[in-house]
Amino acid sequence: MSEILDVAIIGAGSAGLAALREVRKRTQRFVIINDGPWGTVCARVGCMPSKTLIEAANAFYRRNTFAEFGIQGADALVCDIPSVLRRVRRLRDSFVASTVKTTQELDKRAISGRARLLAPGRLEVNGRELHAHNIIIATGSSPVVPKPWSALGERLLTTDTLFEQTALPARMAVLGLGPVGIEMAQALSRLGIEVTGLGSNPAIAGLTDPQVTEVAIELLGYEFPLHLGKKAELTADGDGLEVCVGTEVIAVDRVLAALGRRPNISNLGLETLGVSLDEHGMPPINPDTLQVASLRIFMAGDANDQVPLLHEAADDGYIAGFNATRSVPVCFKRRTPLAIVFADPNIAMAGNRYQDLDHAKTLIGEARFDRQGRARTGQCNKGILRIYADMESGRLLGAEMCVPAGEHMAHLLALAIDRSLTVQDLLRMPFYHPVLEEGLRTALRTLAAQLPAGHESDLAVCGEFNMEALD
Ligand SMILES: Cc1cc2nc3c(=O)[nH]c(=O)nc-3n(C[C@H](O)[C@H](O)[C@H](O)COP(=O)(O)OP(=O)(O)OC[C@H]3O[C@@H](n4cnc5c(N)ncnc54)[C@H](O)[C@@H]3O)c2cc1C
Ligand SMILES: NC(=O)c1ccc[n+]([C@@H]2O[C@H](COP(=O)([O-])OP(=O)(O)OC[C@H]3O[C@@H](n4cnc5c(N)ncnc54)[C@H](O)[C@@H]3O)[C@@H](O)[C@H]2O)c1
Repeated sequence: MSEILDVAIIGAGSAGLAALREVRKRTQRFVIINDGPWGTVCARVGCMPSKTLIEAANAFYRRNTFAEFGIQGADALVCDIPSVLRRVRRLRDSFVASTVKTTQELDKRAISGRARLLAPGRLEVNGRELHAHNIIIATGSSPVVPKPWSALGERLLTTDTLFEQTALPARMAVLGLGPVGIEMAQALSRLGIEVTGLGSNPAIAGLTDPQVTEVAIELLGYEFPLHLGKKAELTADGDGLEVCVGTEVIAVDRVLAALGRRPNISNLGLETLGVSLDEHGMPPINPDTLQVASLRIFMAGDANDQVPLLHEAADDGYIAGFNATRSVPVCFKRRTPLAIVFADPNIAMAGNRYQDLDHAKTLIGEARFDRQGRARTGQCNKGILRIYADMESGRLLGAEMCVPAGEHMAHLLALAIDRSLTVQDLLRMPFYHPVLEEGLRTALRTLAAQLPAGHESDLAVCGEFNMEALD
């Protein structure tokens, strides 16, 4: 009889690799199985190539501020898109190389092939049956593409194919304006492509605060047209495509479909586990242990459809790897929610979202960045930050924002929320001058003004100068 493994990990993405790191600390009787290219979605076609493209687009777009800074000649600058895409792939290749090192060293313990479950403790790959006391499912997710659209062939791109392009056409539509759609639509537009953004959701980028949403839509709308709240339809038109939205027909050369991602669970054999599956085919998963029902099976990363973000996938992998090598699964406390969309200005959320708040018990503080001193010096004075705090205690609950340096403000606020800090606690912190965080302090002061007045001997009560140069 073949060896009975302690753990079989299905999927070598960020979640699978994090699980592997934990499993290897406690047993050598494991395998990791991966279908398709190794190297993780994050490094190959996700976080890293998308951010590399965004950096190039933002660098080129910056020329629009040059005249204001007194720098002449910006009109002569050109963006060589094939070179931009070559750099994306060059960096992508080095990111991928860094992720495949670990599994390359595993020899026969790293298996290329598509795994399928046969029963709890049994699975099959490349026609071979494997037995494992524990199974970790970390199969990730794939872009949603409506079936009829697959007939559109190369005219329809997803983030699986976008970064493989050697050139880009003059006109593109981006369908779906969640995080992927917003990041890519703005980047493509900033590279000089005529972009139209279309989203069936009236909100964008996962925002739920109506005022932040309004500002984000207004700012992005200056850069490319947005059609929101209506479902778009696609039809082939010669070599190009027609996008129909309401009564409007938009002719484009290519469409980037960013309609969301679906967990890779079809044909995985979940129906063989003897547990009930929901309408999406998902088994019951304990969110604190990631265990499937009471089986020795754990689901981690995008595959479990909980929070499809990289740091959460890595945490999931840790939890699954830890619990798969313990006799009794342990419950984990999860981190404070944090999500960043790398638009410019950054769109970000920390802690509770607006939609999760009990509004009868919540105060909201706000700062607009149009007149923020440091933002003005850098020609990036736009955006809005809204912070939520408990009405009784002044404890920080969450924030949504579309502001310059939002990625950093969101981390700072996540730390404060995680530590249960109050508005006054944060106002006691030093704020250097002149920094964008002084805008954060303005939002905190608007919250403080709604809370009982603090003692005058406390520096947290210091007010604004109401002078742009100083606040
Ligand atoms: C364009 C884009 C940008 C993103 N940007 C960010 C960002 O900026 N920040 C952020 O936090 N998140 C971002 N994300 C999300 C993040 O990339 C994912 O949450 C994360 O990569 C998920 O990791 P994973 O391990 O769950 O899945 P994956 O990395 O997809 O790994 C799953 C692996 O399992 C394999 N597999 C599937 N089925 C089987 C099977 N039956 N047998 C064997 N192997 C199988 C797959 O081929 C794959 O190799 C982005 C995603 C995209 C698409
Ligand atoms: N910076 C980041 O952290 C980052 C970046 C990219 C992706 N991600 C992760 O990847 C996940 C997937 O992102 P996503 O943006 O692809 O998915 P999403 O589900 O967040 O957004 C997809 C959007 O497409 C819209 N849509 C669906 N069908 C449509 C149609 N026919 N016409 C127009 N719009 C349509 C939906 O209303 C939705 O708003 C996210 O949940 C996020 O966690 C994160």
